[in-house]
Order: sequence, then structure tokens, then C-alpha cells
Amino acid sequence: MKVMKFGGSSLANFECLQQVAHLVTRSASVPALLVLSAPGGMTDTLVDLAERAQKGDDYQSQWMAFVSRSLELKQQVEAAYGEIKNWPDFKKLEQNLSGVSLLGVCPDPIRAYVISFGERISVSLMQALLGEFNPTYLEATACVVSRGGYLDAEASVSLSTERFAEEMAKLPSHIYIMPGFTASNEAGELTTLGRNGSDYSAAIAAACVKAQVCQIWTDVDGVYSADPRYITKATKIDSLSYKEAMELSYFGAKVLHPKTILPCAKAGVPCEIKNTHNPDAPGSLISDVSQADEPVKALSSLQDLAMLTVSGPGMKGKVGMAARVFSALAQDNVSIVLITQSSCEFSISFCVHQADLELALDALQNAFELEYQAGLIEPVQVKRDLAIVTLVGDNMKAHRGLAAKFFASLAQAQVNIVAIAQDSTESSISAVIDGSLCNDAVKVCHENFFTHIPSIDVFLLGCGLVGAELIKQLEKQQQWLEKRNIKLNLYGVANSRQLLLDENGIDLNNWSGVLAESQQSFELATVEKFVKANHLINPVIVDCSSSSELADQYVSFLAAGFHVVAANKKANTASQAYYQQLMDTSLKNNRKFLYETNVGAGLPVLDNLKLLFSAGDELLSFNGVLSGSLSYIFGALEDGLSLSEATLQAKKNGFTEPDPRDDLSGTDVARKLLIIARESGLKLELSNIEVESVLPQGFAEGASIDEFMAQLPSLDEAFGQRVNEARDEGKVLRYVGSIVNGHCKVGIEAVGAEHALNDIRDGENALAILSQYYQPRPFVIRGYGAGSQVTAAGVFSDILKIVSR
Ligand SMILES: NC(=O)C1=CN([C@@H]2O[C@H](COP(=O)(O)OP(=O)(O)OC[C@H]3O[C@@H](n4cnc5c(N)ncnc54)[C@H](OP(=O)(O)O)[C@@H]3O)[C@@H](O)[C@H]2O)C=CC1
Ligand SMILES: N[C@@H](CC=O)C(=O)O
Repeated sequence: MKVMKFGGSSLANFECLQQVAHLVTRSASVPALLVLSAPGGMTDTLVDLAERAQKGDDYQSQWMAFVSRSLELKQQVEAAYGEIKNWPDFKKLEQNLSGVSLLGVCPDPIRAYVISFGERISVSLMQALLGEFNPTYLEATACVVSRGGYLDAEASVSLSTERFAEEMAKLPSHIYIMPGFTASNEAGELTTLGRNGSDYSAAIAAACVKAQVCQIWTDVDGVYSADPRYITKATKIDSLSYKEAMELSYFGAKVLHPKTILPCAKAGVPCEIKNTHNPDAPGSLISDVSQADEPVKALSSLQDLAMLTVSGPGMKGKVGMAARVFSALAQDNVSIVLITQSSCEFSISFCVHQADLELALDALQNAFELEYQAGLIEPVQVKRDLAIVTLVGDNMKAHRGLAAKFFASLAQAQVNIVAIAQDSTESSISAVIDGSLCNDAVKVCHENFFTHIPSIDVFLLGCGLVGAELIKQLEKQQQWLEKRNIKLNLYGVANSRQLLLDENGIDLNNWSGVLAESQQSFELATVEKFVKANHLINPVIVDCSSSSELADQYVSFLAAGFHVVAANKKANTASQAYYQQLMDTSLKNNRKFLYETNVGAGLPVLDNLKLLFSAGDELLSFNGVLSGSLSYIFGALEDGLSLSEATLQAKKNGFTEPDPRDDLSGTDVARKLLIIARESGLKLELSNIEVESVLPQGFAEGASIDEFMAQLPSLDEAFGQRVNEARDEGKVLRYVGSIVNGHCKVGIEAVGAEHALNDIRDGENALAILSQYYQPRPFVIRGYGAGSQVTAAGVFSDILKIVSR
């Protein structure tokens, strides 16, 4: 015999009922005991009707809707399958409700009768659908014996086994049908088994009849590695052990009722979760075997919890205190979800469902009244709106590093851990966290333990030459990213006036037109809100502007949980104090601040410096060409172009700063040199750098970029003369930065053919780093040091570092 339990979603309408009948009859070779829930949503309606009646509210419209839905189902079934027998007594139900309404009370036995009415409807409908198989109606109140109240009763396998045998023997059949959720106490009164208790009914029935399998037919394919409503990449688990299933259902997996597993486990009946709407899918099998390639089987989460901490001098070393706390709660029927105790025995903390909080506080107040008065116990501390995230897997046992990975994942999701608990069989680890961050926590943990596909959520500020090229590269590299299992989403793009946000990810081929129509501009709060609403776990702000206003906000970006990738050099060249604050905030908030393109554009300069210095090396001196645009301009001057022609050409090539004065004045090179100096451990301000400008002092001051470019030819002759003088000496001009004995200087140098920088031109950079380990010959980095392509590629590479391990 097999037990087949069908839930409300499988019985929601006439078509669903037909599908259930089809599933039952297609495997009719094995005798079956069907356990049915109420048609989807009906129990909620009945609960609501009882509530309204009790409060004296008008419940007529709900009642009419309930009756009409029931009658419609009845008519549809009768039209196709003939007369329905055992149609439940609606008159009696109505009388009960009106009695409740008149008295203003709804005693538990009446409530149990009202709320279990839907299961009776399902059973009588299904009897008609299966008419040709002559199914036997099993009265649940005759078979399932329960203890402990009318509404959340515990069914007893030992007391029910004989009842099932007797009832089934009265009218032997190949198919039996029984309403779920319903039982009776030893006095024969109707009871119910708690909300969604039909799974439990099925498990009890399976244990009593020693079924070969207990099938739970529902609307999902099985048990998933995480809640598929939130985690789209959650995968179905083929097989779980009873223990794993129990942990999962207890800690929130909705597909299973927590009480279901134990009766099956005790009786050794395998339990199968199947999808009524996808019956050929393999489902999940719960048995005493746990097959797994990975140690962690699934992740579950439970929300709406409160944590109570009982502490005080009277707790320490006092035998029986924990027992008193928990028996006080048990007496008032408060279920405890998780317990932790400090090793000094000074306090006990435990979680309860938030709905039980007041009850729990009252219970403790009553139990410890004298201790409170004597100051032996402090007022109970309460933390509300918490959640528990749990990792489950029998094979976690003796696996080192899982807890570390779990906690690191929570840190990655910016989640603070309030309390932790691990059972001694090592098959589950739980963390109590802020409830509002629960989905974020589950998402990161799932990514790290299951999919191993990290996601990076990009917000791009600045979509000029470098930013637009970056978007092109993101588009081009989609397949490459997919192959490397990285999900990179562009969720936001901004220029100085507009901000475009799209929760589905921005169309990489068609963003500029849509951005142009946006009515909002970039504000940190707007993007923060977007990140929260969409539960993004690796948000990164990529700054491809040259805005000081944005650079000044990096500390706030990092503190708000964003990683920051900057092509913009202004943050790193603001005050030394701000630079230090940036590094500290990044470390403290576990958020990366990456700026490789600040020096040498796409060349790996800063990463190499960091590697050298992290191994204890020290900078002795530095010398090099650090500007792509000036490298290009000085090379072009050598070829006979004028200063203005060469600058225009460098600008067109995308080598200059948005304002070319930043390059020609030496400021951009000074910034780069300052960054190198700071990375080498020197504490300096931009004003400490000695700068020689290509431009005369005060030249084109206050002019716009276009006006400046128009005035530049006035310098051509004088500068041409300087180039010629160098040439006469067999030399060329180069714009060089140097650090010697801690002194930083940028300026023009005339270098001969023998000089290492003589052939550094056309946009190339060359950096010579003389260090403790690299001397007398320096460590040299050379290559193109400007241009939107190499810079965007450098920014891209920084973005990917966010998920590199
Ligand atoms: N070119 C190169 O080789 C290299 C460049 N860099 C750095 O890259 C950065 C970008 O250079 P590039 O692309 O040439 O510059 P562009 O002038 O082409 O683009 C700058 C972008 O930043 C936007 N922007 C300005 N202010 C803000 C703001 N407050 N909020 C949002 N967006 C803003 C601009 O918007 P709008 O159009 O509305 O003004 C524009 O989209 C610079 O900091 C530069 O130093 C670094 C290494 C190499
Ligand atoms: N304008 C800069 C671009 C890179 O930072 C340069 O010329 O090097």
C-alpha cells in the first residue's frame, strides 16, 4: 500500500481534481490510501469565517463566496461523474457559525469542526471522481487518535494503528480516501493537527498501515537547496535523510510540515515529495540514506523570530535554572526554536516565534517573580525581528572549514551574527541574524555553497570615453564571463545629470538613449534603496568620471556596503587623512576599494607595487614617464607637430583627461606620482609634489575647455623653440616623474639617445622602481599608459577582483 497525500494547490479547482484522479488511477496496481487537504485557500476562508463570527463581524459575503465556490465544484464534478455521496452538512456548519456569532465565543471543539470542513469537501468530491474504483471513505476521526487539545493535537501511531486496521477491514478496497488535518481524541471528539497538518495525517497513516511509501503531492518538484521563491538558482535535491528533512522543515522549508518526518522515520517508511503538475519529474526521496556529493545539502531560513536573554547573578552555577526557564515556557505552550548559553553560565538566550513573545515574557515573569525582586535575575533582554539561517547536511560531519565559510558568507552579505548554534551531530549550523537581511544572507550562502556562480552588481558613474568603452567590453565578454561562472550585471549608469536604474539589468546595447530620458540624477540613497529592494549582495560603484564630488563620497559608498572601483584619481589624491580613511573604511566594512587604473591606465603598476611591498620590499627611488598623453604629445613634437596640434591629437585619441589642462599643467602626473608615493608608505599631500607645468602660469585661467584649446596655438612657437634646442643637443623632451629620498617631482627633461626614457613615446609609459630587492637594476614596467580601451580593460579587471579568491 502507498499513501498519497494531495495538498490544497493540487485540489484547487475542477481541473486539478481531475489531474489528481488521473495520478491515482494511472498507478492503480498498488493499493492506495489518499489523504486530502482542503481545496486551495479554503481553510484560510474557514479560519476567517470563525474569526469574524466570533468578533460579531458581518461574515455573510465570505460565507456566500465559500458556499458558491463549493457548490460550483460540486456541480462540475456531478455533471461529469454523477451524484456525490457524503456531501458535508453545510447547514450544520452555518448553524455552528451563527451560534459562534450569537455567543461571541468560538470554543476550540467548534473551531476544529469549522476549520476542518474543507477536507470533507475534498474527500466527497474525490470519491465521485474515483467512483468506478469504488473507493472506501475512511473517517479520519475513527482512524487517527490524537492527544493534547483540539487545534494543534499530536497524533499517536500506537493508538491509531489498530483503528486503521479495523476501519479498513470494514470495507476492503483498492483505494481508500481520508480527510487530512483531522483526528479525534480518546473521547471521540473531533480535533485538528495544526495548520497544514495534512502532511502529518499522511505520515501517521503511512506509519500505521506500514506503507511502502508516503507520497506528498504538492506544487513544486521536491525539496530545494533553498527557497526557490527567493533563490532562482536553487536546485532540487534528489535524496535526503530523515534527519536532514527534519532539520530543513523545522528551520523553515515550506514544502514539508515539521511533524511529518518523524512518524515516517520511526516506521522506516520512505517519504517522496512529488509535483502534481509535473508528475513525471523524479521528486525528492526522504529515507534513511543521504546521497550527496557536497557536504551541505540545503539552506533554510526561518523569519519573524524574537530572541530572549535571561541573565543575572542568580544564574551562575545554579542547578536547574535552565530547566525552570524552559518548563515555564513549555507550560504556556511556547515553542523554543533555538537555544544558546554562554560558557560562564551567566545567561541563556533562546529564540521564539515573535507571535509567542508576549506569552513567553509573561511566563518568565511569573516563574521568576521572586528572583526579579531580589535582583538575582535581570530584566529579560529582547531582540525582535530576527531570522535564523541554517546549513543542513549529514555529511557536514567532520568537514573542516564549513562554519568558517558560512560565517564569511554572512560577513560578505554585510550581516551581523546575533547568535549561533550547532547540533552535536554536526548536521546543521544555524546563525541568528537581523530578519531584514535574511534573504541577502541566504543568497550569498547559496552562491558560495551551491551554485559557485558569484554575482557582481555594477553601478557605473561616468559613461564618457572610458565608461562607454567599459559597457562595450561588458557586452563583448558576456560569454567569456558565463564560461567562468561569473554573473556580472550592470544595474545602473549615470552621467553628471542623469541616473538610469533597471532591476532587470541594463540593456548593454541600448543604454544611452534610455539614460538620456531619465528624470533622476545619482544620489547614494537612491542606489542604496535599489540595492536593498533587489537584495543585491555584491554591489560595486565604478567611478569613470573625474568628479571630485563623487570622489569625496567614496567613504560613504564603502560604509554603505558598496565596493568601489575607481578610474578617477581624485579620491586617492585628496588629503592624506581622507586617503587613510578610505583604506580604513574599506577594511572595516569588508568592502574592496580598487584603483589600478589610477597609475599607468591598464598597466599592472599598483598591483605589482603592492606585491613587492607586502613581501617587505622598500622603495629606494622611482623614475618614469607616467602620462600617456604627454608621452604622445612629446613624441609628436619630436616628429614636428606643434604643441596645439599634438594636444588635439592626444585628446582625439582619448589619452588626455576630460580637461587637457590637467595633463599639460602636470597635475595629472603629480597625482599619479603621489599615489605611487602613498602606496610606498610616504605620507604626502599633493601640494608637496614639485610640479613644472608645460603651460605658462595663469594661462587660459577660467576659460572653458574649448576656449583653452582655441588659445593653445599661441604657445606653439615658444614651445617649438624648446623642442628645437633639445634637438640641437641630440636630445628629446620627456615629461618625467621622480621620487628621490622621499622628494617627489614632475617636469620636463631633455634626454639623450642613451637615456632609458628616450624612446618612450606614442602614449607609452615606462616606470622604473628601484627597491631594496630590485637594485642596482630597477624593476621596470612599460606599455601603453592611456586610452579608453586599455583603461576600461583595467577597470574591468578591477571589477572581477571583487569575486576573486
Ligand atoms: N583616458 C584615459 O586614458 C584614462 C582615464 N582615466 C580616468 O578616467 C576618468 C574618465 O575619463 P574619460 O572617460 O576620458 O572622461 P569623460 O569626460 O569622457 O567622461 C566623464 C564622464 O563622467 C561623468 N560625470 C561627471 N561628473 C559626474 C558626476 N558627478 N556624477 C556622475 N557622472 C559624472 C560625465 O557626465 P557628463 O557627460 O554629464 O559630464 C561623463 O559621462 C577620469 O577620471 C580619468 O582620469 C584613468 C586612466 C586612464
Ligand atoms: N590623461 C592620462 C590618462 C591616464 O590616466 C594620461 O595622459 O596618462
